[in-house]
Amino acid sequence: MASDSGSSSGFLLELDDIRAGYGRAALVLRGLTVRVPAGAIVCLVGPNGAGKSTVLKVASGLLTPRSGRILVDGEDVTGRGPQRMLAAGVAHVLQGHSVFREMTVAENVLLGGYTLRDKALVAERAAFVRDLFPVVAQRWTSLAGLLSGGQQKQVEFARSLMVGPRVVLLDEPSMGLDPRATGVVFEQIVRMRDAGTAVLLVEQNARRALEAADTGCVLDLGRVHVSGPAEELLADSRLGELYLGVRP
Ligand SMILES: Nc1ncnc2c1ncn2[C@@H]1O[C@H](COP(=O)(O)OP(=O)(O)OP(=O)(O)O)[C@@H](O)[C@H]1O
Repeated sequence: MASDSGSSSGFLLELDDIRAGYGRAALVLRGLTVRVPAGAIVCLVGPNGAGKSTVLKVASGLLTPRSGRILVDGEDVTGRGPQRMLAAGVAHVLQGHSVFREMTVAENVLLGGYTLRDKALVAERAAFVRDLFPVVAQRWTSLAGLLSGGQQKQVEFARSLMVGPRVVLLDEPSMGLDPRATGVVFEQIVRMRDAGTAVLLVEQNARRALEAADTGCVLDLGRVHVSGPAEELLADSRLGELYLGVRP
């Protein structure tokens, strides 16, 4: 379903030297560079207030950077708003729960495809997400409000995939979930990646997220402080102590 070509640089999404902030307040991002290869999970970790959610807002067009460039598949898309970023292939799953509880799982998922005119494409994508997220298929006609938090998160993932994005931005997908549900949600994130959608992920639960990710970026003071293969970050005791809640 999703393109896995990537640009000539090999990156699907590039945030290059981004400076961004809110109103007249001090900058939150101060020269941040993050690159997401096609078919990869990239995870941003860092202390509270480091600007992780702000990175996703810049990437999805919710917040226009003061300077720097955003590239999707090599094309400069800096300054485009959320709708045009979605059209460019960037979908944003916001923090917290956003399912419509009084609507069925099917209605929630199909809302994600409301901009699509081609009914056959909608049916094809609905079949794809039902296959990818078994709980979505099993609970298709249930009211979404009756599902557990982890199941609702999967409905949100399924809804975001209906537009056929190239990269999905996930903000704290494990928020409010118990460890078992968190495990299932991360398994599903890996399945999304394996099915061809790149993922840029922000997580408080840094250790669990890095276990699922290919690349990790540690944010501090509005920049990427360290980045590299997720398993190397996990093995770095100094980083573990500072950012991952691991005591030496
Ligand atoms: N809408 C907003 N208006 C003004 N300031 C904001 C807004 N959203 C975030 N900020 C500020 O930007 C800074 C970075 O916030 P952000 O939510 O990006 O950090 P974070 O790393 O995701 O934090 P957390 O882990 O606590 O979610 C914080 O100082 C925050 O107060």
